[in-house]
Amino acid sequence: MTNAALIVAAGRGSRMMQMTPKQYLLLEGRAVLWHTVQAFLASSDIDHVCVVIHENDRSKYDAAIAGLDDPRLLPPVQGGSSRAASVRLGLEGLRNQAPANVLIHDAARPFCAQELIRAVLRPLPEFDGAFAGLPVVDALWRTDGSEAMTSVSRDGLWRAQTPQAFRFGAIMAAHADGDADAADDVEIACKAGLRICVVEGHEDNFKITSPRDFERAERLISDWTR
Ligand SMILES: Nc1ccn([C@@H]2O[C@H](COP(=O)(O)OP(=O)(O)OP(=O)(O)O)[C@@H](O)[C@H]2O)c(=O)n1
Ligand SMILES: C[C@](O)(CO)[C@H](O)COP(=O)(O)O
Repeated sequence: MTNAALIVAAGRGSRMMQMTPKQYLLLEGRAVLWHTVQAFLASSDIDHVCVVIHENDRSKYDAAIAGLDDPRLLPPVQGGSSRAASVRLGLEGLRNQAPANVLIHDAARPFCAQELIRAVLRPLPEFDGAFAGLPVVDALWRTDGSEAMTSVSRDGLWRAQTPQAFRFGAIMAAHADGDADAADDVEIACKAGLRICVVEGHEDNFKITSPRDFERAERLISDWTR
């Protein structure tokens, strides 16, 4: 049974407010994307790694992955205008490999541990998919932006992370009819009627979204061991 990792890296990182998309910013001298790809290549559970990139980023990609000479790293695939479109194009790019399972992961989450890769694969094939998440522990409030309106129950609420692992054929079929604005692949899978399991993620596996997240990544990288 083969497992592929699909790393989506075609976003523009507008909330980072930098000229260079965040996945190509450097952490300890290597691109964020290098660290993310390396996390999956370091896993003996992963047979193929495919990165989805923006059409303007080929030279940035080539520079970013320099040194990752591993036959499991496939040529990059060009992404689309939404995350869901990029995932769909990436899945099509993996069709020739016909993996049993695919782990879809954000390039902007460079701190993905080996144990988390194993953990999202474990519930398959009993489930159609499994994703990393963290239970909400804070009180939740709906506000109008400045003033508290109503409290919201946190019972059963989880914050979704990636990786999100699926049986390849099932997520391909779900994406064919999927919503281009879906927040993540679990949303697309659940709308298609797939059964998806949540497994405990990790606070270190945060998504670099804002400049403050990048500062956090700069602090974490020196301690990070895979
Ligand atoms: N059209 C898109 C949009 C996003 N992504 C990827 O999806 C992941 C999660 O998206 P997000 O953090 O929202 O990234 P950006 O879209 O780059 O950021 P922003 O929304 O701030 O522009 C990132 O690794 C990003 O590169 C992608 O491959 N294709
Ligand atoms: C897929 C995701 O990382 C799950 O948390 C997230 O939804 C994608 O990022 P965005 O900030 O919602 O675009």
